[in-house]
Amino acid sequence: MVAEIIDGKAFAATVRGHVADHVARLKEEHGITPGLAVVLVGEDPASQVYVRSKGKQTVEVGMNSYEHKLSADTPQKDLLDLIDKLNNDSAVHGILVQLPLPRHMNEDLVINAIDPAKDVDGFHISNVGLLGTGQKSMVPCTPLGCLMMLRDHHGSLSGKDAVVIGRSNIVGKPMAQLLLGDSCTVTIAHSRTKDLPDVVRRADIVVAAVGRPEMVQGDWIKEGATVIDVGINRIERDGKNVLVGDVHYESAAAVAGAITPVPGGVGPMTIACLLANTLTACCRANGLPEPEGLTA
Ligand SMILES: Nc1nc(=O)c2c([nH]1)NC[C@@H]1CN(c3ccc(C(=O)N[C@@H](CCC(=O)O)C(=O)O)cc3)C=[N+]21
Repeated sequence: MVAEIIDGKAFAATVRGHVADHVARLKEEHGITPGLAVVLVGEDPASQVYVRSKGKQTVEVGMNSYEHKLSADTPQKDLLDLIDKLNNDSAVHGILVQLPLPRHMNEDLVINAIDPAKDVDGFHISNVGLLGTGQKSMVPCTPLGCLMMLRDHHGSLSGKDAVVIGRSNIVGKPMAQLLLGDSCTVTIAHSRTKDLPDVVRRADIVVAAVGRPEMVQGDWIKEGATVIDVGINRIERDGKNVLVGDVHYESAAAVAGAITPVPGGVGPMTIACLLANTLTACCRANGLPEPEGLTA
């Protein structure tokens, strides 16, 4: 079997197109322009690249982008004051504080200072609780993007065996909740799981989010399974810097039914879902109907 490649880059462009259409209508019919504020603390070069890319795509879909760059030694109090200002700014519908934060800051405290209605990352404890109980919430962008690709590929996910490898609050846990919400039988595997290859071999759907380059091997994959690779690992190969996922792509693509590449898979969908969440937050804030197909 040669796997179908799930083209996240193309899918993300389609999602951004839907977002742009809806944004244009909001402007025309209601005079509202959604706004996204992105806060970056410190000068991490990779983070700067992501933030620039987010800002560019935000403007491309017709939204307002507000970037706030703070130096690495900014007191936590100053960041909390900025968040408070953004919470009370009616032009800002979404707030994203780029993670990780410098070590002198308490990430949980900072994230939970964001108005849950503007928490487009879906990391606030209120949104985590709402998702876990099946209530309307803001859903974390990476798992939402994975869910959109899976629904697009399979139609219904009902009854499928899904194995999520990784138990982070950002990807693994919310991914498991979303799959459960779509009636999958869900297993969350992690670094202490016994016989991980055997657990993965049961899966119709594998979501790899462990942060270990090429850990998931082709002979762990059931024939015809769908493989979603969340990993983005920069490694050196033959003297060159290359980007690889958490899945050994070549061997997995030889047995899987469908697979997402890295780059060009989950990554672009994450940013598209950030824009979708900002639009959703804007519609909710104004009591307007939400876009269809862009939420969980
Ligand atoms: N509060 C917060 N929310 C985030 O969503 C968040 C964050 N902090 N901190 C950093 C990570 C990282 N992240 C990525 C988004 C898109 C790509 C992406 O589009 N990647 C491209 C290519 C990347 C490349 O070439 O370097 C791809 O996979 O095809 C990658 C990584 C969001 N993050």
